[in-house]
Amino acid sequence: MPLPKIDPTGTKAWKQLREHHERTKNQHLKDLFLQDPDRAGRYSLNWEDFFLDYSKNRIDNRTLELLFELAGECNLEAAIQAYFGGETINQTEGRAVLHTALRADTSGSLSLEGVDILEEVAGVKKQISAFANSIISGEKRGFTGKAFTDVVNIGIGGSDLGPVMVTEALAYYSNHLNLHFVSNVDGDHVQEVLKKLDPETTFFVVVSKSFTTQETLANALTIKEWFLTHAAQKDIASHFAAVSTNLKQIESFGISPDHVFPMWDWVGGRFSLWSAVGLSIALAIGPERFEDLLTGAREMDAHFRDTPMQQNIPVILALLSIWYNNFYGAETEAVIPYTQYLHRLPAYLQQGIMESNGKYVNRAGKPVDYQTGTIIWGEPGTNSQHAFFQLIHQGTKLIPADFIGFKQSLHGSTDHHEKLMANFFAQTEALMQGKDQHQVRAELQAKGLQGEALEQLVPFKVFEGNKPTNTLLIDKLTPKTLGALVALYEHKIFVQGIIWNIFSYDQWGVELGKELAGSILREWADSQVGNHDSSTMRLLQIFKG
Ligand SMILES: O=P(O)(O)OC[C@H]1O[C@](O)(CO)[C@@H](O)[C@@H]1O
Repeated sequence: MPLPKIDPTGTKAWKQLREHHERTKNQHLKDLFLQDPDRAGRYSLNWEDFFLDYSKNRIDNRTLELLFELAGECNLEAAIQAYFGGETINQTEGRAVLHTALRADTSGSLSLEGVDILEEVAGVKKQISAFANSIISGEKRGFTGKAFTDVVNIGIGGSDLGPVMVTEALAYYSNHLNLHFVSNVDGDHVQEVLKKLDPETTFFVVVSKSFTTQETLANALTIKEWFLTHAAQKDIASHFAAVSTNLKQIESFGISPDHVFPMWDWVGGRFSLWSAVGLSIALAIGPERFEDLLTGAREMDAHFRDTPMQQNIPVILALLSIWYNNFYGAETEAVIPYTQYLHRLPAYLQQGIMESNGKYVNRAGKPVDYQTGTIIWGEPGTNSQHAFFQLIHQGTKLIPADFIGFKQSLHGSTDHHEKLMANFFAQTEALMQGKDQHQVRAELQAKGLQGEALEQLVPFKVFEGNKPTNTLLIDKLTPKTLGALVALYEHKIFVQGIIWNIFSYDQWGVELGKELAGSILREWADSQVGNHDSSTMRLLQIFKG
């Protein structure tokens, strides 16, 4: 069954949300907290190791009621069934969207075009596990008989961002293997990585769903050439593996068939870290912990699929984001993890969220007249506090933010962790409360200032507050909680795409630039001058001299 084509702005709930926004937009969160002593209890949820506090949002019971009605009118529940059931919800590419199957309990079955895909998933998981163990244990060795010490993941976009984000996030759990990532076609990237490597003890994993991506093929060839200056052609078999849906292309690269890991077209690149695309993750943390990552995601899948909207974390976060994006006109959202380990999470989510929901055409093929995909950005706290928090606190833009923190520190350092978490709690409190002119005056007077000197300073020191945040407080950063966290955002993307009436699982918008880069390269190869606009023409002339 195709996804419904419901214009969200035509729903009853949308109209009511507009009116409700008009009525409530000037309310201050500080007052909402004063009026309702139970606000924090009312707008928070406990699920497994997660505690979500969404009380510091500019909402009341009616806002939530209407947002849930909006989801209902957009047939969210039926869409969730279609998503998990393997319906062709990626309609423009004629594919199902089944990253959830990659972490499903494989003792069951899920048939797609007559094939039990869970059986296939289980087979590839076994292959990943055996391969990772043989490299980690030193059973598989390099061409001179030495055990591997380094692994290089060669891929870009979804074939890089997930593995790099997770291996960084779970560095605490990693083994002796040093992980490296080469993604950019900029030769400086690959050359800087190669400088650190010993060909005798380095294993390379080429990851590309299509195996046609310019960047990945260029980097893989450069690395192969470098490798062959130290080793023989036959040694490629013991130093390279590949992950792809395009098995033919891999053969021509010279990779040994038992080092080829399949993936499937029902897994989108940006949702693929759970598949063999996560091979470098399994190598870095071992297959058991990779399995824990999948378990966390599976538990979040079950929560999302089976929990009523009112207690459903991904649904609530998605609806709150729609509230700010479509009614308050907020254009961006910040994601601020309070752990250095998650420093690549915002970059990872940028692809997940912006490549999925950056669409201006609805499911009926018509331009939308409302905002879709939010712009995502962020950096870990506390570094971000000393960088861009000024603008969130006192700038002119409304920037809703997700604060992600952990109760326990992995290194058991209470001193650092308490300092970190004091900042974590203080920031959301400050963003919500602000500081009014009376408080500012009192503070300045206490410092001995008075008269004009005091009054001149007051406006600069006032914080309006009323800045919305979600707080996700998780027990501990583990493979399992990370898996659940990533799956949470995947489902948030899904819910928003359904309500915005767009297709979240294609990415046609990245093609034009690729095509034009290809034309320019062909023109250069043929020493021809192409047909470009005058600006591009001049730039090309300056570049070529
Ligand atoms: O895995 P591949 O096929 O090399 O693609 C890499 C990336 O390129 C894109 O197709 C577009 O940038 C992403 O969706 C994908 O993750």
